[in-house]
Amino acid sequence: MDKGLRQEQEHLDSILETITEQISKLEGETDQHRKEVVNIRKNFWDEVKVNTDSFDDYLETIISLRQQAQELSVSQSSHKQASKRLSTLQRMQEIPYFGRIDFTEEGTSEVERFYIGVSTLTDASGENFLIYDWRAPISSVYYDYPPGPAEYDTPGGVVGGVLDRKWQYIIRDGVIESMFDTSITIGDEILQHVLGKGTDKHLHSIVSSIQQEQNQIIRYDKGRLLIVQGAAGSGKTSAALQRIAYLLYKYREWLKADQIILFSPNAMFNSYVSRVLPELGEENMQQVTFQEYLSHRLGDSFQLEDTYGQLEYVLTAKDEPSYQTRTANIRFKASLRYFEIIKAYRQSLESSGMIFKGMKFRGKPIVTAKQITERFYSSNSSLRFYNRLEKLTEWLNERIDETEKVELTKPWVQEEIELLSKDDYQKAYTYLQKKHGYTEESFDDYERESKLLSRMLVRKKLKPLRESIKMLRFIDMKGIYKQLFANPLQINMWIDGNRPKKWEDICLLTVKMLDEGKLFYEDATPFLLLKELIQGFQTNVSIKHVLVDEAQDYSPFQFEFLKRLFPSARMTVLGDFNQAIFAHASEMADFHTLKGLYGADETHTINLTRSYRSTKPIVDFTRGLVSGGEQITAFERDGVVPVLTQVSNRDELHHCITSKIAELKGRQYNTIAVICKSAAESSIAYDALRGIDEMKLVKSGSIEYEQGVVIIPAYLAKGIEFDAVIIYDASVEVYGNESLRRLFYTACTRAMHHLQLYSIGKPSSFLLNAATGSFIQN
Ligand SMILES: Nc1ncnc2c1ncn2[C@@H]1O[C@H](COP(=O)(O)OP(=O)(O)OP(=O)(O)O)[C@@H](O)[C@H]1O
Repeated sequence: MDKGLRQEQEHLDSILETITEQISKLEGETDQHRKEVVNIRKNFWDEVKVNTDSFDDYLETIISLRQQAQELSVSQSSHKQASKRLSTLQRMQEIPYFGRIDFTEEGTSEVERFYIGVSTLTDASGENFLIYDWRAPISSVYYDYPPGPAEYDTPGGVVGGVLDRKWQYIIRDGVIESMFDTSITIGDEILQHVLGKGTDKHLHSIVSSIQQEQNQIIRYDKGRLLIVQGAAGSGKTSAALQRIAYLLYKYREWLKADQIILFSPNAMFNSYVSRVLPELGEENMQQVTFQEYLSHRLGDSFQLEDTYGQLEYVLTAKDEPSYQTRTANIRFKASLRYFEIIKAYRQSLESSGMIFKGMKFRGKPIVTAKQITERFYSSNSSLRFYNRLEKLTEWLNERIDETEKVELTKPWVQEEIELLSKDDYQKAYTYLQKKHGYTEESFDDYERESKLLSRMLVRKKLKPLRESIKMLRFIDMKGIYKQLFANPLQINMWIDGNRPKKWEDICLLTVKMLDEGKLFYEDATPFLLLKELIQGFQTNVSIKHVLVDEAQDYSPFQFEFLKRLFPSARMTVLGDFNQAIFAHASEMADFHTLKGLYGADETHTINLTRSYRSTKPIVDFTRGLVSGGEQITAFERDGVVPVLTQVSNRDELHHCITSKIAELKGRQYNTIAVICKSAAESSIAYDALRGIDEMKLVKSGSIEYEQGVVIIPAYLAKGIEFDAVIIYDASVEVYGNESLRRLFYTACTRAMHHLQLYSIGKPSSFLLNAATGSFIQN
């Protein structure tokens, strides 16, 4: 061992000693806090004197209860904090730090060493920093600069100086395996080391090898909207998760993990990324798919098509007569133009067009739809729309009051009272006793008893009606949305210029679906928007940051909706239009429509062009498949050149895939995916390849990212990666249409180390665009 390395090992040993000391101290403290919590819980009621005889006693009881509760909460939070720190220190025992900078601050002549790790470590006095958290201001120098002049932001202003040297360490089990003096770009050795490894069930943190352009995403802290447009495998998801950890560190006083929400493509992706934040000592943010949100809001009212249902249709139903209408429907209803139409339509409802449902009680009308409409439109039109609705609900509640009075004396009430079982009767008595303080004697008074029971019974029967008034269910939302399509000419009121393509057919199709109680995916957000504009927007102000991954799959319409839904949030949007596989996005090339969301001054865009996931030969091949691909660069990692094998029939294909998988398994790859165009093709492949050991079929409902061999439709493989990818059938027969280019690209870019394509007969013409020599054909 050379002298430098020995000295570094000695330094590491002393750091490890400090960590061990702090761990044993904290173990004692955590244990102490735990005992305190258990003790307070156990003796909680012994410490509280419950006495409610007089007001003063009552007050005293409340105060002592509060004190006890407060004590419990303080102990619980101390316990939580100590345990959190303890687990961070335990993680640091494995790798205390991964980098070091030797920095001379302007105005001083002393070179200071800063070690950088996943968390801060100080000596016993708490005053001297032994390790700096990777998110600390000084640490940005590590990620942002080669040796030379450098500066970093602090709350007190910019600090300048000279970065003398920069070091990277690979540490395992308390031993420095290697250390590198990096010069121009950081991370190459560590990156090689990290990327060369195989995948496992989860994405991991990239803290030790964050690249400069990724660091900008992580630390961006200005306008309301950050757009990240990045090539496949350029680290968008990784940077997004590191960014969350950064925000949680920087704003730890007031930002909690549950105030951050990540919109992800599917449930499987949620499990795939679930480890990154805990690895960094932070709690996971909230995670949701847009589909889950829609189902939560609309699932009770409609049979809701899901996003993959829509996509599967687009991929497989080309021969159906209504295919063109459907794709036109998808495109139009994703547009900002339609967003504006919905807003204008809602505006027009101020003067006419609202549809209501009448109310009946015991089969007889209390108030008809026509009466409600008349009442609504006779209210003061200068009031805000929602206030007019409020007035209407007051009026409807008065109608229920009247009905209650009238019904009380009706014979059906007495008949039902007589039929009350002993149990019901007892329940009614207990209820009335509680409510009105009746005693057994007073309840015996027959007349009073009968009156009270009648009122109770009638009120109970009218409760559902009052409930539905409260929930504004008397507004016929489905009818109002449908009305928009009832007369194709009506749209002229709200548009300037041409009507949307195939508009008459779109109208017919939408009405038909609504009549069947179904809602297309592309109609779900517009329907919800209209509903919210009428009934009042249900916003979520507690969310302070929204991140949208795979953002190319969201329509401009959906972004407008998200902005309204989270009015207090900043937004980070990450995507790649080369992977835009949904029909609505097929004509878009970038996020320019998003610039209007918060305005240019509040929007910043960062482009990532370097791809880290795949080996250089794979990137050299995939970049040729899409336009603009020449801008994508590969991280220099060697590997085998992709191979295209042409077979003559399906039997031969399955035979080849089976032996290929056996070969790949022999190379110790953890994850091997056979990627198909659609769910339909996946299930054909699965049936034919069933003989392969422990092979799994991934469906849209799958929630775990599976290791081993999987068969998966390309759209579900989005955002995730595999050691080896087999493209099931890259023939012109399957990928013949230009609209599938991006899907094909998405599938191929999932491969980290190995890419094999098969084609039954002539291969897709997309392959003609790949650079000569970037793949081997056999
Ligand atoms: N700086 C880095 N250090 C180490 N690994 C990195 C780095 N950046 C990216 N990676 C790795 O590259 C792979 C791709 O990253 P990620 O999934 O974040 O990319 P992406 O841009 O979201 O990809 P896609 O759009 O194709 O889903 C992951 O394995 C990730 O760990």
